[in-house]
Amino acid sequence: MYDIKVIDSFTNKQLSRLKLAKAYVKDTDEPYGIMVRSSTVPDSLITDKLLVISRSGVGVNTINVEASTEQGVAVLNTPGVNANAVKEAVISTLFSVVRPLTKAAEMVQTLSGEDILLQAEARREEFIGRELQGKVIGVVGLGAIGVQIARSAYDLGMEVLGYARRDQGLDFLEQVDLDELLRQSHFVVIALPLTEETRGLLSEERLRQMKQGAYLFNFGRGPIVDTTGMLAVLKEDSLAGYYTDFPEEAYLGNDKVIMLPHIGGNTQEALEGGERLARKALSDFLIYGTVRDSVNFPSARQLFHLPYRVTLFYKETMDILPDIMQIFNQFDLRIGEMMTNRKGECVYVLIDLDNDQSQIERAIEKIETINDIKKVRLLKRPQYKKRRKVKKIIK
Ligand SMILES: NC(=O)c1ccc[n+]([C@@H]2O[C@H](COP(=O)([O-])OP(=O)(O)OC[C@H]3O[C@@H](n4cnc5c(N)ncnc54)[C@H](O)[C@@H]3O)[C@@H](O)[C@H]2O)c1
Ligand SMILES: O=C(O)[C@H](O)COP(=O)(O)O
Repeated sequence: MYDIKVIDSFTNKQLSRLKLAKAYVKDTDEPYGIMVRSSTVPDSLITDKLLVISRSGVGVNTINVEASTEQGVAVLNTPGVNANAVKEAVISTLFSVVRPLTKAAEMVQTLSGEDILLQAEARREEFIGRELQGKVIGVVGLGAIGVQIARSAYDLGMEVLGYARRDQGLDFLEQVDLDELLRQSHFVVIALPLTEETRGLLSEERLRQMKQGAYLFNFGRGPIVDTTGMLAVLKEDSLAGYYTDFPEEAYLGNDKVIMLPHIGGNTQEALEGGERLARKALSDFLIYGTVRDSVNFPSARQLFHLPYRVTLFYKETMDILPDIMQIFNQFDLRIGEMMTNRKGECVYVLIDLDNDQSQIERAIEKIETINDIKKVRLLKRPQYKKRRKVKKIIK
């Protein structure tokens, strides 16, 4: 049985399905698993006992991934699940800055009389907008969200520039370096994760390179844009506005800054999808040891035919697989199926066996003494009840 700590709210529908993995919600300081959205996971929960943290959503800047890796804890997320929601939010904010439709509608409500159409038309020049078609948009970060924004912008007739660390081979945009993107774009959209590399990436110096009258949209994370630098640049009237999904006190009252309450991915569809995928990812990891999307574990999948599965996670400072194999031989364990995958210096191995359980457990005790080994688990193939055949009664 696995105790699961649930941070943030998840629907009962998903939480009740955890029981398929023999996992149950419990308010404990030493859980085996954690389900979370974007709240911070306290470091104190990342203990030797913890096996997995499953994040419904993408950004993992609120989880200590380094400490998790050191403890052999898999940090899973659900990339792509809210990409469409963020794309739609970005496209609607783009329209909102070029077309004053809401303000125009509010003006109409102030009118009265039979000739309301004439009165309204007489004020049309107050609400002349601009078109997105033909303008240059620069998308910073070409992951699930960035690519969707870029494609939609292209379909709207915009000229699309993109910035990524590697060539993405996308035919609907031109990949350029960040400085060129900032110099050429009328609209810049940030779709990056917050990492040590991206923190403050949009520094004052970079913001000063942006086109006169351009807009910046930040749907990645607040600290990617340097706040002091942004305030200085806005004061000088070079930027037309800053649209951010991450409110900061320093921007309150600044009429060039529009702040949303972190709702880029806040649609019913994205939230339901994220919860379902996060619950499923956690269950699959507990039952089968399999991994689909993780920021520290490599992906791993293997059909579970044999009675037992040993999962091994280690940070490879030297090749320890021969030592592991030697221990398997020493205990006369016959490997039926095996897969190894790596992410950076982290290696994850699934080994399926048909041996005596106590023999496998003794081998595991020995494997655990190897220096680089972070986590070893022994899983039993789940036994599913056979469905009873329903006899058709033919009258
Ligand atoms: N506002 C919201 O509600 C909302 C919703 C979803 C995601 N987000 C944020 O957007 C981020 C991206 O989401 P996604 O679904 O596109 O994730 P993703 O993992 O699919 O894409 C992230 C992309 O950023 C790139 N990247 C990382 N560091 C980079 C760097 N230094 N320079 C250039 N590129 C870099 C990666 O290579 C990847 O292509 C999330 O991490 C999260 O912070 C915000
Ligand atoms: O990183 C993400 O997926 C988004 O920022 C959404 O975060 P949320 O789970 O708090 O909505």
